[in-house]
Amino acid sequence: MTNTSTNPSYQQLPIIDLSAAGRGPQARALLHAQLHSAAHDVGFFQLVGHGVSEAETSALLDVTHRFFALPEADRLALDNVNSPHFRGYTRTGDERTGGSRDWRDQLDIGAERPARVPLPGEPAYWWLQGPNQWPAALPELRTAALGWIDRLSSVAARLLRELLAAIGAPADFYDPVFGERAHPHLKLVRYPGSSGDGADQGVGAHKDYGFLTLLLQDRVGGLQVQRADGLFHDVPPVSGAFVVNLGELLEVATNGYLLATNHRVVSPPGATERFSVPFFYNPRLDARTDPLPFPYATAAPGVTGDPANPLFAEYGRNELKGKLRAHPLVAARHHAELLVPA
Ligand SMILES: O=C(O)CCC(=O)C(=O)O
Ligand SMILES: [Fe+2]
Repeated sequence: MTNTSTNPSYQQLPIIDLSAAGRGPQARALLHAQLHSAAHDVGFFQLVGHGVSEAETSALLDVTHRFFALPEADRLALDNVNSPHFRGYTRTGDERTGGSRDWRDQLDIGAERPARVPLPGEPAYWWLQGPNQWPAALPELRTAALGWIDRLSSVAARLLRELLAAIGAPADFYDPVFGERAHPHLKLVRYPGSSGDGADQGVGAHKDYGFLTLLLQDRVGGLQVQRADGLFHDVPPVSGAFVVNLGELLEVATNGYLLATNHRVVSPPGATERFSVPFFYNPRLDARTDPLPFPYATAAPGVTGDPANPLFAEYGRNELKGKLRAHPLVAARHHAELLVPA
C-alpha cells in the first residue's frame, strides 16, 4: 500500500477520558471541548476512563486466542457460508474490501435473536437478524462475547450521549433507535501475518456502517486511519484504551459535520499474528437516522458523495450494502436475488 504518512505532527492522537463526564461541570465542559475537536477535526481517538477493567479485556483476548487456536475443522464448522445472516467464521482470504482480498480470518457475532426471514415486500435487511454460530469446543466463548456486547453497548451509549452534547445537540436524541432491538455487532479477528504474495491488505480501507466503533487491539499495531491530509496514519496501541472511529450514520446524522473515518489494517510482517476485537454500536435495523438538530448543522458540508459507497440513513440498508460486498460467498449462496448484475 502507498500513501502512508510519517508526518510527525500527526503522531499525537487525541486521548479522551470518559470518566471526566462524572467529575463535575468544569471537567465535563473540558471533556466536551476535547471530544468535539477529536470527533470533528480528527475523526478518531483513544478512549480511556471507560470503566472496563484490564481483567475484563484480557479475559476477552484470551478466549479470542483460544478460538483461533482451535483445529481448523472446528472453526470451519461455523463457516458463515452456512448462515444467510452473515454470522460465523470467515476463513482467511474469503472476505473482500474495496474489491480486493483481506488477509484475516474472523468470527462475526451479533445480537442473539431468532431468524426473521423477510416476507414478500419487506426490506431484505431483515436477513441480518438471526442466530449466531458458536464453537461446541469452546462454550465459554458465547458467554464472553455476549457479555462483551452488553458491556460495550453501555460504554458506547454513554460516549454517544457525551459526543452529542459536545456538539450542542440533545444528548438523548438517538436513544429511541437503540434500546431492546438495537443491532450491535462484534468481530473476533486474527491477522495471520504476511500473505506471502506481496499484498499487505489485512483489511482494505473502509468506513464502518453504524454510529461508533470501539476497537480493542493487541500490542502488534497495523491499524491506520486516513486524516485530513488524505494520508493513512498509524494508530499505535495504547494500553487500556479503545480506539474509537465514527461510523457512517454519524456522518449522515450530522450532514457531514462529523465524518465517518476511513481506516485499514496493514498485515503484520512475516509470521507475526495480530488479534483485534472491534465492537460496532449499531441501532435497530429499521431505524432511520433523522438529521441531528445542532448549532453547526447549517455549516455542515453534506455527506461524502462516493458512487461506490452510498450512505443510507436506514441502518439495515446501510449494513446490508456492506455485508453483500464483503462476503461474496454468502451473498452468492443465499442472496443472489439481491446482487446487482455487474
Ligand atoms: O482490526 C482492526 O484494527 C480494525 C478492524 C476493522 O476496521 C473492521 O473490522 O471494521
Ligand atoms: Fe472498520
